[in-house]
Amino acid sequence: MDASHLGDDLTVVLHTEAELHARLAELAREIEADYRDEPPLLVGVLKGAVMVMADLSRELRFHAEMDWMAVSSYGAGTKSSGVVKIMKDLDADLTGRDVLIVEDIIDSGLTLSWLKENLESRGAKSVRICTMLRKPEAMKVDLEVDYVGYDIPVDFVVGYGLDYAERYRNLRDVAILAPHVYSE
Ligand SMILES: O=P(O)(O)OC[C@H]1O[C@H](OP(=O)(O)OP(=O)(O)O)[C@H](O)[C@@H]1O
Ligand code: HPA
Repeated sequence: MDASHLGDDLTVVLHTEAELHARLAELAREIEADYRDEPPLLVGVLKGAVMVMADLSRELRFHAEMDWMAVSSYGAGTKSSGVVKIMKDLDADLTGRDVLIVEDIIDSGLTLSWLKENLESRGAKSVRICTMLRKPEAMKVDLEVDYVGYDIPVDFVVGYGLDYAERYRNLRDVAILAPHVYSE
């Protein structure tokens, strides 16, 4: 779906589909170089990371094993509750594995900070993070992020997997959601 189908729900398109794809190709080259010896297990965080995982994994020039987790800290609102719940756990055993978490967005950083520690505690050899978007000014914790697509402002954004109340995930671009949509 393109932004033109959404009337006045969006204020600004921040990154087009073409920009997102081009940036993912650059990140893929960095990832390939950093994991020359052994490809990492890609861990996607449902549901938002589905688009990033699909596009990043197809850019990578190695066999990309994927696994999925679902964690939730947002519910149906626009603010992180800070309480992370595992809704679906991984199938893979992480012992001795290099793990690359694939995410759509780091906002407060609370979800990923919790998840990184959780995966490290399962005996992974290394845990790195790749995120399409990050809001540096919203971060509440000190979190090292290894691969970042774009840093964006603090506004609530949707598209490319990101939702508001389960809507807008299939928008191709990343755009700022008009405040009237969530204050209605
Ligand atoms: O840095 P934080 O403030 O913790 O926010 C980031 C988290 O919020 C989003 O997930 P959400 O809980 O909305 O679930 P979803 O992926 O199913 O949309 C996103 O995918 C991250 O997991
Ligand atoms: O800006 C956002 N949009 C959608 N989901 C999110 N989860 C954290 N931040 C956001």
